[in-house]
Amino acid sequence: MDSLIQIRRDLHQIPELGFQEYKTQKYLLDQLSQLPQDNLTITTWKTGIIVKIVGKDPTKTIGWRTDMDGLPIIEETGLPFTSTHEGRMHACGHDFHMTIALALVKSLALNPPNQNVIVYFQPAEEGPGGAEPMLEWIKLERPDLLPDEIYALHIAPEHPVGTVATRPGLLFANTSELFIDLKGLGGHAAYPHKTRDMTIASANLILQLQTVISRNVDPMESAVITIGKMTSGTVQNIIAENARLEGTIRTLNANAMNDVKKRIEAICKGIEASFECSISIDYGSMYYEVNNDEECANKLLSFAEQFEDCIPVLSPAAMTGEDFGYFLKEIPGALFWAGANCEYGLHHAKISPDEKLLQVNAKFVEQFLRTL
Ligand SMILES: CC(=O)N[C@@H](CCC[C@H](N)C(=O)O)C(=O)O
Repeated sequence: MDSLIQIRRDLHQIPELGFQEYKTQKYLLDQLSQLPQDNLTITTWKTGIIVKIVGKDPTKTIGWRTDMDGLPIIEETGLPFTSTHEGRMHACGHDFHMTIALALVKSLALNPPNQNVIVYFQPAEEGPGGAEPMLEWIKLERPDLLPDEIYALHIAPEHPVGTVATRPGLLFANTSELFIDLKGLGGHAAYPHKTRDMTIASANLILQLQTVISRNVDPMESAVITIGKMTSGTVQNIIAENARLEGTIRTLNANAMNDVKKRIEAICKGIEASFECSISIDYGSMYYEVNNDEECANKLLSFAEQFEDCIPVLSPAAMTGEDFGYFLKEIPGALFWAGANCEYGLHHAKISPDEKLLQVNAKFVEQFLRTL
C-alpha cells in the first residue's frame, strides 16, 4: 500500500499535457524495469507504453487501459506533494489510473495470469486524443498487441471508495472540441462607432450558443455546449479586434452532434452579419462515445457484488468524454467509475481523491482480470 501511495504521489508531482508525457513515460519505464521480465514485453508508442504479460495457458488476450496526461490547471490543493510543473495538474485522476495499472503489471509479472494480458498506458486522453492513433498504429504495425476484450476505470469523486459504477450500453458522451475565432476591427476605446468590437460580439455569441441547448435540442434528449475559455482584446482602452472562444460539445450520439454543429454554424453566420465581423470555427478533436459491451459491463458488476470491499452501482450515463470509446468501438469491453470520495469534482484545482482507492481498485482489477 505504501508503495502505491508513493508512486501516485511521484506521478502527481510531474503532470504533463497530452503527447508531452516524457517524464511520466520515463518514470513508468523505470518502475517496469524493476519487475521480473520473464513474461513481459514492453513496447513504447510516442509517449505511451504497451506492456504484454504472457499468460500460463492463454485462450485469449485481455486488455487494461490507463490514460497518462494532466491538465493545464494551477493546483490549489496545498498538498505536500503538489505538482512541481507550474500550471499543470493531475486533476482528472490519471495519476491514480496509472498507479493502478502499474500495480496490475507488477502482480501479473510476479504471479502470471492464465490469459495473456496487455496493459496500455495511453497518452493524451484530455486532448488531442491518444486512443484513436494508438489503436490505428497497433492495427497497422502490431496486431499482436490487440486484445480480445478490454477494460478501464475512471475515478469518481462523488462516490465512496470501493464503488464500481457502470452500465451496459452508453456510459459517456460523444464529444467535440470547439474553437471559434472572431475578427472585427480594433480601435480607440473612445470611438466605438469606428470599430467592430469582438468582445461584444463574442459575449453575444456565447449567450446565443446556449439557445442551441435550450431551444434546438429535443428536451427528451441531452446535449452540452460549454465555453471554458474566452479571450479578447489586448488592453483596457483598446477595442478588441480579435476574440477566441474555446469549448466543448457533448451529445449522446453522432447525429445529435451534427445537428448541434449545424446550429452553431448558423448562429455564427448571424453574428457575422449583425456585428460585421468574420468568424472561423475549428472542431479540434472528437471522441467517440463510451459504449460498454453488455456482457462485459455485467461481468464487472457481478464481480463487484462478490468482492468484499466493493459496492456495485448501476450508473446513469454521463456527459463526460473519454477516448477509451475508440477502443470500445472495435473491441468488446467496459469502463467503470471507481469511487474516490472527495469534495471537489474532476478538473477542479482542489481535487484530492482518497488514496484508499488505490489498494481497493488495484486488488479489484487484478482479481477481476484473473477471472476472465
Ligand atoms: C473524463 C474526462 O474528464 N474527459 C475529458 C475528455 C475531454 C475531451 C476533449 N478535450 C473535449 O473537451 O471535448 C472531458 O472533458 O470529459
